[in-house]
Amino acid sequence: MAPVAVVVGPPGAGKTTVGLAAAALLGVEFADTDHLIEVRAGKPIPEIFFDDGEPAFRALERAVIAETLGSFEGVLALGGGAILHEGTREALRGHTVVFLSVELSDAVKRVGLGVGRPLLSINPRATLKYLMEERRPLYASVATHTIATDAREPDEIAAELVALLKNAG
Ligand SMILES: Nc1ncnc2c1ncn2[C@@H]1O[C@H](COP(=O)(O)OP(=O)(O)OP(=O)(O)O)[C@@H](O)[C@H]1O
Ligand SMILES: O=C(O)C1=C[C@@H](O)[C@@H](O)[C@H](O)C1
Ligand SMILES: [Mg+2]
Repeated sequence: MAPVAVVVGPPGAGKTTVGLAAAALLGVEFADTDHLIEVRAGKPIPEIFFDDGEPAFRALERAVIAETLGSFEGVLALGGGAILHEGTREALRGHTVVFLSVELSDAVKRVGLGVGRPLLSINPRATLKYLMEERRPLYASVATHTIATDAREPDEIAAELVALLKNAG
């Protein structure tokens, strides 16, 4: 058992929005590890960061991803920082992994003031710039496919994702 596609990318890439739309087009389930973590912790992500700290969030994230990769058959969106962990990058090998890329200007517009995204609560633009530069090679290293999302509508991106899965299969 494996996800039909795992979606990665920085905050604001549209992993949740596009992943959900692609799952609907494919007629499969959608899951988002950020949401699964919230269910498991019994509280929203900002509260996990605030109460327990980022290392506790990352530990929960690693565990949820390891379990889900082996048990979920729909479209799976990962949190923006999931690929920071080497073990997670290794676990993604052999999976169909779609990197939704986005340039800083569109990402900034999409995340706005960073509400609900604890890492972006102070100076979202500068933080996002730094995070995206640091992580771009990591997203690229796990990706089997990359889709540029700038100046494109989520439905169009979801249709491209579905088309590339069909061509790959
Ligand atoms: N292609 C797009 N064009 C315009 N707006 C978009 C696009 N994709 C997503 N958005 C909007 O940008 C915001 C962030 O999208 P979304 O939550 O799907 O990103 P994400 O990659 O899941 O981020 P995170 O890593 O924080 O979970 C949402 O308000 C969404 O409606
Ligand atoms: O970019 C990140 O490190 C994060 C992105 C979100 O998806 C959440 O997983 C969390 O807010 C951390
Ligand atoms: Mg998301």
